[in-house]
Amino acid sequence: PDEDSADAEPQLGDEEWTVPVSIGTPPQGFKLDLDTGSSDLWVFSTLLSKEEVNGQSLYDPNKSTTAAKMTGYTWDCHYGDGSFSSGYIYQDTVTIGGVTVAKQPVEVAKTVAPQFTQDTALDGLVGLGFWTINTAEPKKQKTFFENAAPNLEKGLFTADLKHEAPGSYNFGWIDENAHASNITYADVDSSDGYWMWTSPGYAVGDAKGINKTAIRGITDTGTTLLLLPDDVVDTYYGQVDGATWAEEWSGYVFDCNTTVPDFSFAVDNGTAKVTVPGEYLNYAENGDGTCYGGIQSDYGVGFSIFGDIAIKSAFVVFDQQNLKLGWASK
Ligand SMILES: N#Cc1c(N)n[nH]c1N1CCCC1
Repeated sequence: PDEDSADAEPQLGDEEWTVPVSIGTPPQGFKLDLDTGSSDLWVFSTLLSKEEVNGQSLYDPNKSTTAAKMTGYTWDCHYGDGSFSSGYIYQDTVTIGGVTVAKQPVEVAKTVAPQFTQDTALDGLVGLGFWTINTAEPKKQKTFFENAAPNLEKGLFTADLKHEAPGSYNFGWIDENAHASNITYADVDSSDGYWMWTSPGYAVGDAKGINKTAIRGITDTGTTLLLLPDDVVDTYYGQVDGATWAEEWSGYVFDCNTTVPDFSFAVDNGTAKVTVPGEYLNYAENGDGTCYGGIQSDYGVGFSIFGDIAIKSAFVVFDQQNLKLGWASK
């Protein structure tokens, strides 16, 4: 049933993907970033000062006949990159990819960080993590997916992001035409509110076996890069000619003409693996002839992050009903 499908438009050179979302009656349209690394659905609103708005679409609850203020409720998000947003909460009808949730808590922004004001590609976020890290007070609120799941065929959603091309998110079903290999599942530990799992190892380039080392991390569509443990990162860049850790870029860089090897991470007991093409791992030009790597250290985060660079290399199943994460090549 392809009506439960949302096209995801890549923004800013595969830095983030947004999908069209309708809120309210009559529907107000927004471009929101589906983010499996957080659990608040928030949107730019008419409550913001004009200095904080730079062309984004503004949700106006007063123009929606189905909006209902959640009196006394507030929300306050702080993200790992230092950005933030906060405000009040209304319940309203939300539709994404043909799936509608009535009375979805919609967090309306009264304050947003400069990073959001400057990001004209995005009108807000749809958190697709677990409700336990939702920031609503006095009571945490469920995500769009947690509210939609009981009415879906399967309690799962899938991400099929693509390199420099539109991708898609599906809710409640698996598009068997969207993946080439079988889907291999890993257990999810949701105790920290994330899609946390453990890869049993990795390989650099066309190496046949895998380096058996546990990589515990979250699968996070809201993070652009692939952030891994220092020993894995050092091993990888040890095979990239001339790669160095550059203070000025706070990360590994290499000459832009360098051939960058693939990186594979194993799923389950290593029977299956996802290969990230070297092309994706030459992430961005620094402007001085060096390029910034798509693999960087997860130092200080507390876990690794399988961000968009990994997710766009696979067909990914976020199975909330069975607490599994499925990976397939495509
Ligand atoms: N930092 C960070 C981050 C993350 N790990 N997932 N989503 C994030 N953001 C969404 C909007 C801004 C940052």
